[in-house]
Amino acid sequence: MTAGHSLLARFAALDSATVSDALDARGLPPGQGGLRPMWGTPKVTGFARTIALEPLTGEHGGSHILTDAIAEAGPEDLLVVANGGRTDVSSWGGIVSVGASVRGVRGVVTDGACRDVEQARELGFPVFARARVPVTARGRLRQRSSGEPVSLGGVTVGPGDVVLADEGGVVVVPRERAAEVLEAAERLAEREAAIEAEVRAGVPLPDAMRDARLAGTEATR
Ligand SMILES: O=C([O-])CC(=O)C(=O)O
Ligand SMILES: [Mg+2]
Repeated sequence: MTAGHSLLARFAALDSATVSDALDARGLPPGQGGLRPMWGTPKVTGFARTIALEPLTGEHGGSHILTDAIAEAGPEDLLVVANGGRTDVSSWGGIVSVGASVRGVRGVVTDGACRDVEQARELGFPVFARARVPVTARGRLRQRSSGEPVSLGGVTVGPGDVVLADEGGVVVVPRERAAEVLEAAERLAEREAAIEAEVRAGVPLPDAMRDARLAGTEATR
């Protein structure tokens, strides 16, 4: 297992809420909602491979958007597509799901809409998006950049940043802070597990769930 794989596996044992709390405690942008799994309840972690889209003006006859980035992507990657939150046109589809699956890519988070959800579901390929829409990107969108920092709902995602997406939302952890945020999130998860165990054992909720023990307080940093 590579160091990257084991880092991602440790993040995968957590969830977006706990990692969001660890980001909050460091003054980093917390997680965000509104980006939902388009089928099922997958949880996915990966290193961001970024692509930015923009409206197409004029003619475009080349390769489909996203395809060059997907062709270079691999099994530790999670694609992050920036399309400014647009939901009137698809920024992800079924053939690109096939292409990404073939490369072993872990999934995609798109700040926009997707189509061909059935194909993604049949492939077991996780797609997180803001909406579903049947309208093709062809003739409507073009690729502005690949491998550059992008905005995901106003949060900057750089290539190689750690992204965790689950049914609760999406968190982005800057690569250079990943080890520190991971350790803090693991401590928070342990704390919460201890509180839950007390509640199950009959400790009254107001006693078990005190400020000093929860995220957002000095004790948890
Ligand atoms: O035309 C599009 O927007 C892309 C598409 O459906 C696919 O990848 O299958
Ligand atoms: Mg299609």
